[in-house]
Amino acid sequence: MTQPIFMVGARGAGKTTVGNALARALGYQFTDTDVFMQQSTGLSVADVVAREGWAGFRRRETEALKAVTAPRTVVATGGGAVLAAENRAFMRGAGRVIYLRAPAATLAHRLEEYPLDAQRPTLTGKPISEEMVEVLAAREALYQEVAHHVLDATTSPAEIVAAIQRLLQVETIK
Ligand SMILES: Nc1ncnc2c1ncn2[C@@H]1O[C@H](COP(=O)(O)OP(=O)(O)OP(=O)(O)O)[C@@H](O)[C@H]1O
Ligand SMILES: O=C(O)C1=C[C@@H](O)[C@@H](O)[C@H](O)C1
Ligand SMILES: [Mg+2]
Repeated sequence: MTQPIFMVGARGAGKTTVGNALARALGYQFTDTDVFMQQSTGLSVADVVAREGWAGFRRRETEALKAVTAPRTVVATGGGAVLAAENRAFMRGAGRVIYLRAPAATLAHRLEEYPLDAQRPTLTGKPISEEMVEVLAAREALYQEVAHHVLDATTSPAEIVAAIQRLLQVETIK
């Protein structure tokens, strides 16, 4: 298999952490749309949102997603990349899509431990635990719709990587 692998899920699900480890395990390149955008604009997510609003950020995210997509590459997407139908169709058409799924309380706990404010400006203005409940309610169906595989993201990164490798291996045997 040489198709790109897209990691989707909410903030704190581990798209960057697990995506990176998966790329190493597969001998693939690793890329992250948030990091790509930051490097190509010289601006943090918070800066882009302050200047251009979330609509401007989402337009740039779609461009970043297309720019980084290549064979033998694991792409960590931003948590909201699934909001655009264009992005969902693109990911499903271009490769395999993995949804890292975790309850709102787990996500909130991780984000409180490791806030990374410049990358994660508030989405709702609400406290983080409420925000994650709201975000998952709005997006769960979209994550499920775009995913080829849904993984429990509450186990260790190494266990998640092994589970993804098993699923991808089964696909190639089929
Ligand atoms: N499976 C896991 N078990 C425990 N902690 C984890 C796991 N996956 C990620 N983390 C931790 O949660 C935090 C967020 O992880 P990460 O940055 O990979 O999430 P993300 O999905 O890329 O978020 P974002 O959408 O904001 O980019 C980090 O501190 C990371 O170490
Ligand atoms: O869940 C979201 O909407 C976001 C998640 C992050 O990865 C960044 O892409 C940005 O902070 C938006
Ligand atoms: Mg990330």
